[in-house]
Amino acid sequence: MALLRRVWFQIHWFIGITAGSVLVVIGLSGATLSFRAEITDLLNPIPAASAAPALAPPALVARVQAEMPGRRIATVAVSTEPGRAARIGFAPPPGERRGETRFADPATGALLPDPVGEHFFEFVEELHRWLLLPRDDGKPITGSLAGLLLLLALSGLYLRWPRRPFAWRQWLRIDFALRGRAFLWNLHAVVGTVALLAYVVSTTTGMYWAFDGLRKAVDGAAGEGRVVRAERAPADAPVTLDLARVWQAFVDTTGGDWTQVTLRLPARNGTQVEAVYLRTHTEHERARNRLYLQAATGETLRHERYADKPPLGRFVNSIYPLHMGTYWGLPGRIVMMLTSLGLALFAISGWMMYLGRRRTAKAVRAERARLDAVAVPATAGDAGQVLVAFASQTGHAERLALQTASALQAAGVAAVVRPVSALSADALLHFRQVLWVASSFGEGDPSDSARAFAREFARQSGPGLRHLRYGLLALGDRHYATFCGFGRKLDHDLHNQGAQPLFPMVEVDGEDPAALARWHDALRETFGVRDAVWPVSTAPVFDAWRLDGRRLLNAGSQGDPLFEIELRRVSGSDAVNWTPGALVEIVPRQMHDDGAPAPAPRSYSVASIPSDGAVQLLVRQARHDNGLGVASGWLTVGAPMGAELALRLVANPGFALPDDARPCIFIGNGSGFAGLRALLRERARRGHGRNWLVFGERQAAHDGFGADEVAAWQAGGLVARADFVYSRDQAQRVYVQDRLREAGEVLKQWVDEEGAIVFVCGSLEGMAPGVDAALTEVLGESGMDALIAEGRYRRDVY
Ligand SMILES: Cc1cc2nc3c(=O)[nH]c(=O)nc-3n(C[C@H](O)[C@H](O)[C@H](O)COP(=O)(O)O)c2cc1C
Repeated sequence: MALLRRVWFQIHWFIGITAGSVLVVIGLSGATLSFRAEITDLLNPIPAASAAPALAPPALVARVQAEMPGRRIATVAVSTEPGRAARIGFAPPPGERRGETRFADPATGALLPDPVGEHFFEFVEELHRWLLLPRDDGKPITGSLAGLLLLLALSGLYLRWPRRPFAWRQWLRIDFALRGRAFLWNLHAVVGTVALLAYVVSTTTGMYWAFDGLRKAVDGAAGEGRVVRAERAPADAPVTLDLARVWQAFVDTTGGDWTQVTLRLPARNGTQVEAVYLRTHTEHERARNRLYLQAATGETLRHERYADKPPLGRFVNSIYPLHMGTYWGLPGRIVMMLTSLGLALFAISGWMMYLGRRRTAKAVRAERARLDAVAVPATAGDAGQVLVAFASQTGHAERLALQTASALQAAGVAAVVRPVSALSADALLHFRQVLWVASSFGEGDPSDSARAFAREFARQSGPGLRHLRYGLLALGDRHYATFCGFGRKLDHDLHNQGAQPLFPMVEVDGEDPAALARWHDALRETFGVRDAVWPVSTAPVFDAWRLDGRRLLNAGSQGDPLFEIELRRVSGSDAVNWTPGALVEIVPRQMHDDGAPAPAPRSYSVASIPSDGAVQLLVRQARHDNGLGVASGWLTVGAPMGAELALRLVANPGFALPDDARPCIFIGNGSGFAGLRALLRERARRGHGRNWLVFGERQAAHDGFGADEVAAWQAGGLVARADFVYSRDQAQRVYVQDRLREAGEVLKQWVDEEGAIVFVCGSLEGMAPGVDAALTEVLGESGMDALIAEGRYRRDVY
């Protein structure tokens, strides 16, 4: 599977960077031709005199012939549209294929100068159809390019096929919140999908004209393109044409039901006139009828009506309007024009992604060289060696894995770097320490090359990795619904197999320098790494905020003090906005100003919603042997009221409410009430009342800080059920996961039958895995998989 994707990917980008630019030329020229007739009309306004009644073809031909004696007129085309110029086609000079075309004033028959813009459009048409090459050389080239565009479109569809193909948002949503490569990818994929149908139509129809063999085969199958031999007079007989009788016969036969007609006049010893006409209510501009009339008498020889054609014949005649989009009227033309222009967008976004990949590949090569330079000799299979395993789609994880290994080597720790795709089933048995760098792709999935490993790894059970200690750097982007999905899954699977974390998983949003610094810190503490140089991207922008309120929520609790902290922005009158479920990152400013090293930002879930008028947090005061936690200590006791701090709001779409009133289950413990409270407040504000809260703390008497607000919601019908689970109010300890098991029936009904979304907020240790296990027990493995796959399991755990 991974191989197949690789092959298609290679095909896609190779065609993209080779044929892409020529396809852009074909696309842009095609778009230019979309409104050729309208533009030509605009450039050539009809002279007022032409508003007089149009001449019938016999008089018209006579006038033109008088003006150009000695030139044989081969075709004359007229229209019932007032003022539209008649078109006169002269027979080609001997030895040439095409004769001259001139326009004539429909009222006077006077030949008009060539319409303005005509030469330009002819040039553009030759560019579009033959790339300005000789026609017979150019045609197969543009035909092949059309084939390549079809392949690009179809391979693109294959490459972007989402895991949940029925979720329309996956297909069609352009997410303007995304940045860099992720945005380019999203744009490329969504616009490509929208344009796909148009490309299938324009390329297949284009190939029909480009390849003569194909056209003949299709025409033959449809019974089209037959040349019907007309009866001929003896070779030396002069042409006998009575155009007045022929025209009268045409008008009689059609009953005046025509809007455009082209009369093909007989040449040499020909005996018939062919009238190709469109009826008043025509399906499209190629729904042509043909009437063959005796040149001398106007007698009808044959009448081929479009309506009488078999379906395949009608289809073949629809190829041109399909190609132009006119088959679907004005909307079709507009779509075709926009999708032709869209080729430029693909080329630009495709090239940008390609160049981005090249840049990353170059950086990866440089990292490899750096790693080789600091190699520490290690005996093969040395269990002291650290394995640095990476799963990377576009190279970022690989680069960080190499940097990590270099940093280890520089600190004298032997390290070996491997892609997870190269890890055999028992490879992990040979190492005692593994550092993973894993990115997520698609919908929180592993990268293509890591899929097989991830599948296999998830299947293993039992404590087979009890000997292993690991660190995990999960790369992702918070704008995706499943932030760091693969990293979290890997963490879960490692844990299940008995491996022990060396330090908590580090999740990186984009290239967040603070998160990378945390990884570096962890390496320093665990392996003594000192001088690694980490890529520092543009630092995120923090605003100045003020500490505006502080309230102890759990006086007398057995647990550490929990405070509600209220913060307001210092300057700027514009309202601060955020989506409920968002996080903040805080740098306690004063500690930084005191000359102490700038502490890395700390993240907290926002416990309020914008209409509350302030950012509220629930902060647990962390107590260590050497004093209070840096940030929590400062926020809960150190900072005087009104103290300033640097803060930024961080979106957390993986923990966002649905737009609709779908049922939601909110599960959490301790300070995790923060995230749940924000979501519940928002649900209450919207009047969406199908909510179930399962919340755990220690004792009702001291830790019941959320109970009143929830009780008020319950009384108002805005919370359907609330379970407060106090672990220490009875002899036996009980936790939220126990309550979930007890209420299994109801839980199943909410999730399976009502499609509820499950939100979990709180501690990663104990609560989150416990809830995970209880949910899996109640819903079953497959039910749980479905919950995750459908994006209905939304967590903010720390
Ligand atoms: C098409 C695309 C899809 C992505 N999907 C996710 C996702 O579902 N969840 C997530 O957290 N990050 C997602 N990301 C972000 C990547 O995980 C992140 O950019 C990472 O740094 C890429 O590392 P890599 O270059 O090693 O693959 C996605 C990125 C792209 C380009």
